[in-house]
Amino acid sequence: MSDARPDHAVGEAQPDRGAGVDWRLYLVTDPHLGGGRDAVPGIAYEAVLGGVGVVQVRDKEGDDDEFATHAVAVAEAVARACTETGRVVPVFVNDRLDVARELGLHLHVGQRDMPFARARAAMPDDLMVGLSIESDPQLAAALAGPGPVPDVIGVSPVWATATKTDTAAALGPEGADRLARAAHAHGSVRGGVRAVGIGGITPTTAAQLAATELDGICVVSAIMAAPDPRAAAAELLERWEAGKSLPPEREPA
Ligand SMILES: Cc1ncc(COP(=O)(O)OP(=O)(O)O)c(N)n1
Ligand SMILES: Cc1ncsc1CCOP(=O)(O)O
Ligand SMILES: [Mg+2]
Repeated sequence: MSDARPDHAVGEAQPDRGAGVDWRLYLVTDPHLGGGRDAVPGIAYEAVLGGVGVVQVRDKEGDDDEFATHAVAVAEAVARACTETGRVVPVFVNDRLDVARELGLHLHVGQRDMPFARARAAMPDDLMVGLSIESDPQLAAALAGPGPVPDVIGVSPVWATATKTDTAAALGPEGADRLARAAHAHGSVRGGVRAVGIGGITPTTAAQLAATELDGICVVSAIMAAPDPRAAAAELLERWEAGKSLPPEREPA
């Protein structure tokens, strides 16, 4: 599983919105695992200080107004952490297109939420739209064109997880690697379509994914349920980086 990236200089037709984003560690929030909605902004703040480079606000309950109030609080906490660290951390909204548009945040949708083309067409051109991908045919369809492609795919799930049980079958590291390679090889975005893995990722399993072509790991419980979210984020990133520096086919002891 090499790091080689294709050269996309020829044929690109879509802005490379994911350029400059640190995709290595992506946090998806969950009010239940975090101890309630009010606790989530503080966890997101700590997580960014620990090294999280992307945050998605996910809350399956409440109406759009409640969600929007919550998303603003999380985005403000992320902005505070960015001011303190000098980093730029994009914030995505899970599922809710109207809230993403209203707040000017990025959007992540799944296969059963709405057609990707509809989401992309409704979002401002400068904002990213991510899409969950659970299989090779889903990815082929997402990249088939002629329309825009996702800025990032959530390769889902890598492993089965108690956090979300209504998922497709687990892809495993090999399936995640295959999908990430296909996404990167897509020629209509200069850097290729970014790919993060989600589902069952812990400090122990993170290193296994470092050998894949994924751009990063995406977690819910490993940070939201951690007693110290900043330390949890730092450990995940450290394990990911440690896995990257190993020769192929080896994992840390
Ligand atoms: C980055 C990322 N990848 C996958 C998902 C899962 O999206 P979806 O399948 O729509 O499930 P819900 O999260 O909406 O329950 C994600 N949220 N983020
Ligand atoms: C939102 C989502 N989509 C696929 S798996 C998942 C949950 C991942 O949670 P965890 O990181 O706790 O396994
Ligand atoms: Mg969804």
